[in-house]
Amino acid sequence: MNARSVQIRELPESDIERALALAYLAFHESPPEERRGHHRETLAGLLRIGAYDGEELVGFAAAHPFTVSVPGGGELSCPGLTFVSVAPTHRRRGVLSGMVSELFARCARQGAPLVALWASEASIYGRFGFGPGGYGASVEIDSRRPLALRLAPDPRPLRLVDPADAPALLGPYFEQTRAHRAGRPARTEAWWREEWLVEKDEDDDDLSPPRIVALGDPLAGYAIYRTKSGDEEARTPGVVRVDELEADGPEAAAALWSYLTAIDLTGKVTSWGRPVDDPLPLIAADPDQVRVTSSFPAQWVRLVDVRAALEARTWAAPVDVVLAIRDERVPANAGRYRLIASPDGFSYAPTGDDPDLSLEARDLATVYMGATSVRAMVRAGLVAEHKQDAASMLDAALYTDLRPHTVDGF
Ligand SMILES: CC(=O)SCCNC(=O)CCNC(=O)[C@H](O)C(C)(C)COP(=O)(O)OP(=O)(O)OC[C@H]1O[C@@H](n2cnc3c(N)ncnc32)[C@H](O)[C@@H]1OP(=O)(O)O
Repeated sequence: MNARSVQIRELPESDIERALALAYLAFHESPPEERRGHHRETLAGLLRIGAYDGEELVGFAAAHPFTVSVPGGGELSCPGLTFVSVAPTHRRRGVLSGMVSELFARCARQGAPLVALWASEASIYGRFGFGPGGYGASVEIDSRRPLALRLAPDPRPLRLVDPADAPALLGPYFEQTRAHRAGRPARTEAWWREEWLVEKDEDDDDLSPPRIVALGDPLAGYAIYRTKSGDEEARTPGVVRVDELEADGPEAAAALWSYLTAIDLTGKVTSWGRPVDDPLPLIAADPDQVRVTSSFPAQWVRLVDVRAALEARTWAAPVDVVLAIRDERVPANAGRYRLIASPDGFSYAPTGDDPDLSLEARDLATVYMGATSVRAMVRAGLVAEHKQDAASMLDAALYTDLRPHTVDGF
């Protein structure tokens, strides 16, 4: 086989079963029938790309029809790439590259300026122009003793919410958070029910069904969590795994964390994808009790249409810079462009002027939502600054109050 003998085309619904078999092969998985049924149903509603060597399906990729928040509260069409799988017999021969090119061409036709994904390996997607659009932090709290905080928790009452009622109650609240945190996909009712509120956890059979605790009425915050009992003989404590916690402010967050750390018969609270600017580590009176155990690139983002992506976000300060952009995968983005933007206006047009900053598409993706500063990229030697203070000026314009963040893995 060579890359030319492989045809990339839309994968018909009749091939979903084959696509799943390929995906389970590539990901070394053998999910139970219930989960397979869920995958089948999900894939029926997604954009699907297949790579065929003759009649054999050797590559598969799918994309959710997401829209994602961008800085300033705007919303962009942003297919969510998932299920990317290549047969082990056909790896490293350009099958993934062919499928990604097909996806980008479809995005251009359908007017989707962004693509997002969660990478199985962080080394794969930079070459395709993706950059980490946001980071997540894993947190572990020693809850064998009361959580010591430097501020008083919000005293409003907490209540448990039936998961069946959660989309109606939490949905509008979550929607508001998307205006402040870029990178969050909109959640449909089906997404709430199938990704957030399923009875059985996909990764850990020992976890309880999802529990939801809400603060205040009107809602001032909520947490979605699962618990696991401890093992007395092995002397391991019961665990509370927090999947999402959103709150109006630090006092509301303090009330929810205090509740989660005080659940009887548990001694550890974990949370894997907190925002990197989460106030919890700052408000902990004993920083040894609340440990950030890792931080990692979470959702990766690709600017397929740089102009449309830049136009959709807001600008915190005036900027006038010439960007020289390298983009081998989407040549329409490449070249020199003068970006003039401010809180009141935006223009982005080709220019023959000397560049102030030179950068690759992947690095523009990294700074686009505010995950990383342009100055940090200059210091890292990845963005070239040809005019003094150009990076600072662009950073001031790109500034967002809160860092981009999502825990909607897909
Ligand atoms: C969004 C998601 O779904 S993430 C899930 C990704 N899928 C998986 O991890 C499942 C198991 N792995 C696979 O199915 C495949 O190995 C894939 C999809 C990762 C790669 O598919 P391939 O068809 O082998 O990739 P392709 O041949 O197009 O490689 C393109 C380039 O990426 C590089 N590359 C591919 N996979 C990797 C990797 N895992 N790590 C580092 N580089 C990689 C190749 O070396 C090649 O580099 P080059 O352009 O410098 O020659």
